[in-house]
Amino acid sequence: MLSLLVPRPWRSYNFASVSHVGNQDEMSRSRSFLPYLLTLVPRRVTESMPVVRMLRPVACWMLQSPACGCRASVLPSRLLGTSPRQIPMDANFHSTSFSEADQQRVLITGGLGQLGVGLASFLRKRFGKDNVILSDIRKPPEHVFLSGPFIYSDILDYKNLREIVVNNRITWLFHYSALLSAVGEANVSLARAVNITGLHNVLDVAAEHGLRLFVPSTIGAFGPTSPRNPTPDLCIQRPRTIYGVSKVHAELMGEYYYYRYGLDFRCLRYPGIISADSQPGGGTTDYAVQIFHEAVKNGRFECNLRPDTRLPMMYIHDCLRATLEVMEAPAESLSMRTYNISAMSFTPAELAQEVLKHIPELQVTYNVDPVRQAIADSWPMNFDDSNARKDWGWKHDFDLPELVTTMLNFHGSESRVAQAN
Ligand SMILES: NC(=O)C1=CN([C@@H]2O[C@H](COP(=O)(O)OP(=O)(O)OC[C@H]3O[C@@H](n4cnc5c(N)ncnc54)[C@H](O)[C@@H]3O)[C@@H](O)[C@H]2O)C=CC1
Ligand SMILES: CC(=O)[C@H](N)C(=O)O
Repeated sequence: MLSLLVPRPWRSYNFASVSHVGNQDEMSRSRSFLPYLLTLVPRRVTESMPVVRMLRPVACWMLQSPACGCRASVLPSRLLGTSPRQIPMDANFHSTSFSEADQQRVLITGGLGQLGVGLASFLRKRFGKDNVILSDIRKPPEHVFLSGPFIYSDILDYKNLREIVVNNRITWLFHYSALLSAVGEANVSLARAVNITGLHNVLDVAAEHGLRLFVPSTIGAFGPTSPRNPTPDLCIQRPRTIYGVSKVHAELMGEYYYYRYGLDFRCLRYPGIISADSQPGGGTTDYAVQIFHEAVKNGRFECNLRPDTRLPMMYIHDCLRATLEVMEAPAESLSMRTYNISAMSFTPAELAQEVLKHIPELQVTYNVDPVRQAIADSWPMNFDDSNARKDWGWKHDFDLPELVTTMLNFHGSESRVAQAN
């Protein structure tokens, strides 16, 4: 039937080759040829043919999808068919034609948690203090308030988010707001709202205003049926926490918006992050931060995971550097939108062993929290980040010995300052 609607010169095209696996050139030619034909079918014909009518918008979308090598802003988005809630049907994305050399205006959501303040200070070194705005729903401590622009932003309030992006001419958004794995299980409905509804708002604002968007994912986006040692980028993802489910959703939605609307979505799956000057926000990997605080302060530490629980971990400096590196990576170097990143992997017993080399009197006991233990037992033990290393040159700096020395140096100097005061 289709062949009757096709202009004569193309009637001899071999449509059977569409299903021909093995010849990649032929396949991709067929893939872009079919949609092109569909867009040529006169509209009065498509209106009377439900199947062709349905296929037309999809064809237009496939033609302009980034996977086809075209920029999404080439065709107006009204050709894309149904648009997300906030994107006007005739929007042609505010493709702020910034080059890499241009000055970025950055917004960080959920910036008062374990990672956001460090990210702001890292990015301010790169883009200038006033070009990086930290935001959260909490009141910032004085030193944070004085260190650079801070603004109230609730990601559940779409209009508030849009106003901030517009008024501040934001070009890059780092979306850090979330409820982590353990607190998420304690308040599933709030986690669902913040991690899923909030993400929808962020995706829509980012797509509508042509932002480059970074959303962190996590080792928690994998589950008990994923390969755990090592865990590759692409494998079964059936997490059993609301946190993990919401992060798989974020990965897929971001990738969908990339293909559907040309949103420049970039995502890294972080391991457990270890930071010296900020507290973790209620996760399963928190023990690996708390041990340093407790070791220096009390000489004792009670661990809430079993001593043999192996999880991927990373020092915050590596995490923030990776985040900026993937955001600055040339688009053509990224073969995926979501990458695993890895640095080290250890158990509580191995971490304690390393800390004992510096503080031999440290006493470590174990009092297992069944919720956290069950989560940890379903997460990767080792993370395969070979794609990040190959595509955009990811390389970590900190292994376990350097991590422990750095953390103890920080806490040692902090406690010396406290004693002197
Ligand atoms: N810290 C870690 O080990 C890892 C973190 N990540 C991800 O990195 C991101 C940042 O993590 P952390 O800083 O550790 O999280 P955190 O839990 O310490 O901080 C999250 C922040 O989100 C804010 N927030 C909550 N509801 C909000 C709302 N409605 N609007 C705006 N902000 C809201 C909170 O006030 C909090 O300051 C998260 O997306 C997390 O999933 C991923 C893997 C590991
Ligand atoms: C690894 C994470 O995503 C976080 N630290 C958590 O434990 O929930």
